[in-house]
Amino acid sequence: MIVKLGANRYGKAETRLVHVRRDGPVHHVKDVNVSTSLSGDMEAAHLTGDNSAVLPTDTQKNTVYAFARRYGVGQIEEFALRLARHFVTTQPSIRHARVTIEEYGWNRAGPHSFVRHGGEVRTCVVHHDEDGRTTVLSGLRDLVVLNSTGSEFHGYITDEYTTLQPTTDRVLATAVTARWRHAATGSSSYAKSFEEARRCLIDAFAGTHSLSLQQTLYAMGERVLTTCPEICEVRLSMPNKHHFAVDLSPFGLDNDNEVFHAADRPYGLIEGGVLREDAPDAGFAWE
Ligand SMILES: O=c1[nH]c(=O)c2[nH]c(=O)[nH]c2[nH]1
Repeated sequence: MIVKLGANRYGKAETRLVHVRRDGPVHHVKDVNVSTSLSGDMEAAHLTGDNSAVLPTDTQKNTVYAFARRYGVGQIEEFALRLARHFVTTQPSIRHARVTIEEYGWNRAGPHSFVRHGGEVRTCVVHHDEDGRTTVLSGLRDLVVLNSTGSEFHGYITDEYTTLQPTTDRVLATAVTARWRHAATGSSSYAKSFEEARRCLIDAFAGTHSLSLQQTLYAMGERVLTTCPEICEVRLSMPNKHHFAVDLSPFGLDNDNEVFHAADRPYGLIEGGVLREDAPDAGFAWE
């Protein structure tokens, strides 16, 4: 039987790049998901294992990061054009390049603080029992926030398994799940209370020079409690969405916290509650 190679392509899917442009104290972020897919003279690679026409997918990923450092990201169409042209014009074996980019939008919440567009959900849980006890929990999930500086992490335990390097400047990003307990039912406006609590969470995240996500978590809960008298307890669950500065030195490029790999897993998960000393008993509220 005679068979032959059909259509084929290959590339690196979903390179998660966050680029921070620093205009002095004011930062700008571009958060993108870049997929490259190349095709060309790939018969030998498939038929005999001869890789001499193959530009590795790892190289394609590195090119994405290096180009972000060299040229910035700009409009995603321009970044995609630059990459696609590069692969086709520099490698004779590559005859077609397809570059797909998704961009995630961020709203500014401070000079180096951002809140991601969309996806946020408002929540509530009400518990009422036959003795007439009622508790109201309000909250939100998937409030995604990022500080491009103002975050440190050092002074932690080191043992024989520790490889983490201490840092005095890192990106701090998390998707906040927050729930807060109302001290009494019948808040005059749950809408107003929600907006105020949400604003406190964002302002405290943006305004806290962080030595750990744990410290930031406490500051966020504390801000809600000191600003919103109707709320007596806050519980927070915050994944540490790690952003790793990419080592661009093999390409002769520095990277002063400008180009990051946004990893999705594993992630640190920081959880905790903050409550008023005189908070009434929570009963079944959290169960
Ligand atoms: O804010 C942090 N808290 C941690 O407990 C921790 N652990 C870690 O590896 N990185 C971080 N960051």
